[in-house]
Amino acid sequence: MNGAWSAAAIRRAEAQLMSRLPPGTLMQRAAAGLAAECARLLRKRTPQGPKRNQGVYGATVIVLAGPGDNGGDALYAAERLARRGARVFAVPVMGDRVHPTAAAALVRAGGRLVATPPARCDLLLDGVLGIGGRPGLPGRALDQLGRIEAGTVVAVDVPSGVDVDTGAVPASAVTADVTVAFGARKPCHVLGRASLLTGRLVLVDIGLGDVLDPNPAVRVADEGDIAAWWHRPGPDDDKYTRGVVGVAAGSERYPGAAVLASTGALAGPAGYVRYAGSAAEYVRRTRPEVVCTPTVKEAGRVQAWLAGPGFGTDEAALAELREVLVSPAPAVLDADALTLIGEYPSVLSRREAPVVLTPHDREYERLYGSPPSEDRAGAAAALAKRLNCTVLLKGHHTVVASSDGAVWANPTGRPQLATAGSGDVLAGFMASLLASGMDPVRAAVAAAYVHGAAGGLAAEGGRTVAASDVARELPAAVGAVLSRGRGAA
Ligand SMILES: NC(=O)C1=CN([C@@H]2O[C@H](COP(=O)(O)OP(=O)(O)OC[C@H]3O[C@@H](n4cnc5c(N)ncnc54)[C@H](OP(=O)(O)O)[C@@H]3O)[C@@H](O)[C@H]2O)[C@@H](O)CC1
Ligand SMILES: [K+]
Repeated sequence: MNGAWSAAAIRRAEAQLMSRLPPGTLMQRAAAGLAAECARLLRKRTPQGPKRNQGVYGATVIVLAGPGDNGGDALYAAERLARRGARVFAVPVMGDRVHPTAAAALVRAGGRLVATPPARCDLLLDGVLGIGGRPGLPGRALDQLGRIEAGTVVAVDVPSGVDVDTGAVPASAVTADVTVAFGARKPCHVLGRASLLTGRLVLVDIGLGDVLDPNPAVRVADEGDIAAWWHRPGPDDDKYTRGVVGVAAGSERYPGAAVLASTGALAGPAGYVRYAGSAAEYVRRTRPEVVCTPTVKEAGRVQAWLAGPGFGTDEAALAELREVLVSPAPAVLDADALTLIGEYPSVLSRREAPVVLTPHDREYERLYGSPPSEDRAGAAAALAKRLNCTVLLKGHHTVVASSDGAVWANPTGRPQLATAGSGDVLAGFMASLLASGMDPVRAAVAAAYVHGAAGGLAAEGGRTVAASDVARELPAAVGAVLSRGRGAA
C-alpha cells in the first residue's frame, strides 16, 4: 500500500528528522534528487540543435522561484545544473522575495536572476509554491507561464497553485509533465483535478520513511495489496464456498444493465451468479452460466447482493430493494437503488450488514443534499460517516471512503470509463468480491482498481471504449493484476 500525507504531517516528520541533522541537509537531499531527475529528462530531450547540445550542457533552464523553501529547492537544483553547463535563468515571482542563500549559490554557479527570461527553454522548473502554498498562483508566475514555451515542465514537490491537502484546483495552477516530490506523496498527487496536473510522479527519498505517521491521509492500493486480499480457491472449494452473488438489476426497459452487471459479477472470484429480475431472458441468452429467478426472494441464499442498475425507481423496485436490505448479506447499492435511498432514507435505517454505495456526482447530491465539493475525499468520507456505509465516489480518480474516515484514491482508470453501463460492470464485479468474503472497503478499492485496469486494456491503441469492452477485458485485467501483484509480493 502506498500513502499520501497531509502538509502538516510532512512538516511534523521533517521537523523530527531535521532536529537530528545538520541545517540544510534535507533541502540539499531534495535539490540533489531534483537535479538528478532534471538531468535525466534533459538527456532524453529531442535534439533541436547540434548533437552536442543534448544533455545538461548547453540546455536552457528557467526557474520560477517563489518566496519559500520550494523556491529554495528549485534554485539549489538549478545551481547543480548550472555547474554542469546549463544556461539557467531564475525569475523571482513574488517581488524580490526569494530564498537568499539558494539564489546566491545559483549566481555563483553562473546562473542569472532576471525579470524576463527567454521565451523558450528546454526545462522549466516550477518552484513557485510547495506544501506552504495556498491555492492560486501569483500574477507574475501566471504571466511567465503564459509566455514561456517549455520542452518539459517539472513541478518541484507539488504543481504550484493546487490545494495540497485535497487535490482541489479552485484557481490557477501549474500543469506539470513531471512532479518530483520529496519524502512522500501528498494528497494532491493522487486526488482530484490536481492529480491530473501532476504528470508523472517521481519520489525522492529524503529519509522521512521512519518518522512519518503510519496512518497516511489517503491510501493508494497497489497490485500486491489486491493479490494479497484476493481469495484464491483451494482444492476443497466448490462453487458455493467460493461465494454466491445475487444480481438485482435491469428491467424489461433496461435489460442491458442486467447483462452488464452479471458479466461484471462473473469476472470476479465468486463461484456462482444468481440473477433476480425481469430481464432474465436477456441474461440467460447472453450469459448462460447465470441462474435466473424473477424476484430477490426466490433467489435464495447469496453471500452478497448487487442492487440497483437499471431496475427502476417504482414501487416494485423499492420492494425489491427492501428485500435485498433485509438479507444479512453485504450489498452493493448502485444507480436506481441510490435514487431510492435518496427518496426513502429510512430503508437503510435498520440495515446491519455492510453496504457499499457507488454514487457519481448527481447520485451523491441526491443522497447528501448537496453536490460533492472539490475535496472529493472529504465529500466521500462525509457521506460514508452519515450513512454508516462504505462509499465509492466515481470520478476521473475514484475515491473510496469507509465510515471510520479512512480514504483510498484509485490510481487506475481513465476518462473513457465514463461511458454508459461501465458502472453496472463495476458494481457487479464488486459484488463478486464481496461474495468471496473480501471486506467491503477492500472490495470497493480492488474493484475500482481492476475495473480501471480493464478500461486501460480496452482503450489500448487509442480504441474507443464501451461498457461491454470493459466487461470483456475484466478477466484479463484480473489475471494481469494478480500475476504482477503476486510477483511483487
Ligand atoms: N521543511 C523541510 O524540511 C523541507 C522542505 N522542503 C521544501 O519546502 C517546501 C515548503 O516550503 P515553505 O514552507 O517555505 O513553503 P512554500 O510552499 O515554499 O511557500 C510558502 C510561501 O509562499 C507564500 N504563499 C503561499 N501561498 C501563496 C500564494 N497562493 N500566492 C503567493 N504567495 C503565496 C507564503 O507567503 P505568505 O503569503 O504566507 O506571506 C510563503 O512565503 C516543500 O514543498 C519542499 O519543496 C524540502 O526542501 C525538503 C525539506
Ligand atoms: K512547486
